[in-house]
Amino acid sequence: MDQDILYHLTLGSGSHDLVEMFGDVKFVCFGGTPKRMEQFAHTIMAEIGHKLPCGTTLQDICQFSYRYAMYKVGPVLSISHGMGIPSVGILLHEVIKLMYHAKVRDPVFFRIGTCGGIGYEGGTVVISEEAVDGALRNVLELTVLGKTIQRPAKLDRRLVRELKGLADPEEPYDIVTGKTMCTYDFYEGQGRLDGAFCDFTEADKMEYLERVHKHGVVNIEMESLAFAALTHHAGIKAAVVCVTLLDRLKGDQVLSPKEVLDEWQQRPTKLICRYIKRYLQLKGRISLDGHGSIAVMSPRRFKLVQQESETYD
Ligand SMILES: O=P(O)(O)O[C@H]1O[C@H](CO)[C@@H](O)[C@H]1O
Ligand SMILES: O=c1cc[nH]c(=O)[nH]1
Repeated sequence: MDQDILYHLTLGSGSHDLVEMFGDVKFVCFGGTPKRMEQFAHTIMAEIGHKLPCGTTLQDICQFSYRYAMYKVGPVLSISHGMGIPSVGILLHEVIKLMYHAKVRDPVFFRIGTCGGIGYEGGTVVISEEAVDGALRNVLELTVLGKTIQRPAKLDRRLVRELKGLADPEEPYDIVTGKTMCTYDFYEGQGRLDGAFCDFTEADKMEYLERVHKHGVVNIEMESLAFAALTHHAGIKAAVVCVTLLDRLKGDQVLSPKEVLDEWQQRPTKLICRYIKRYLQLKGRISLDGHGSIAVMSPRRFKLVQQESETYD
């Protein structure tokens, strides 16, 4: 193509200098809502001590798409993906192409989300080991040219361990790992009895949830299958970190007050911020207090972090 229009992002390889705009990106963070991803952009900006040019504020780069919101904070992109596999799938196609056009090498993708826990109280942070569909298959099924194809929904095992290793034992909540079930619907698809329709019983629901739990499923959400499958297909390192809003073995409705839900949603954000900050410190891109640049580090300290960073790649 002489130019590639990234239609849902309102960006294009002919209309924008994508290397100049995005060539320094290392981390791409995704989450359902524009507000969460705007807040994440502000949080990571403070955490890594990133300064915007004098007199400017954070702008939604995709403002006029009216589909997705995108913020850039130095090496971090923060993008909202909407709800469900089709929405995140379209976005991933365009962001993967964006990385290609911008000549970004080895980016790391994170999904920062919410979910229903299975056997875990609200407020628990879950790092997904792999994604499975509602029938426990570890593949994303797509119909392409009228044929059904399957793509493995694999996530990076090492990234899971590194994230788990960053859990702060002082925090008053658990950070667990396990399989994530990804469904095409919030209600019937997740075995809820409280949708507009429900053709099964409480006993059927409990039998299903307990069966998937025995199979290693610890949470349920709606994007991880596409997220894992498309990043794996592209050879991009990726992780999914979600906070549970309720324990599905105890109910269907999200009953916690808004302020509590808002605080819970900060929890995956904190872990991802810690990972990004640590990476940038180890690469000498920010000092150990999270501010300034490598210039403020002693040459000896710089050498040590360089050595450590090689094992962190
Ligand atoms: O909180 P986010 O990241 O939007 O994700 C979860 O919330 C939505 C359902 O309420 C689904 O998209 C599900 O995956
Ligand atoms: O139960 C839940 C909660 C959040 N998101 C989901 O997809 N399911």
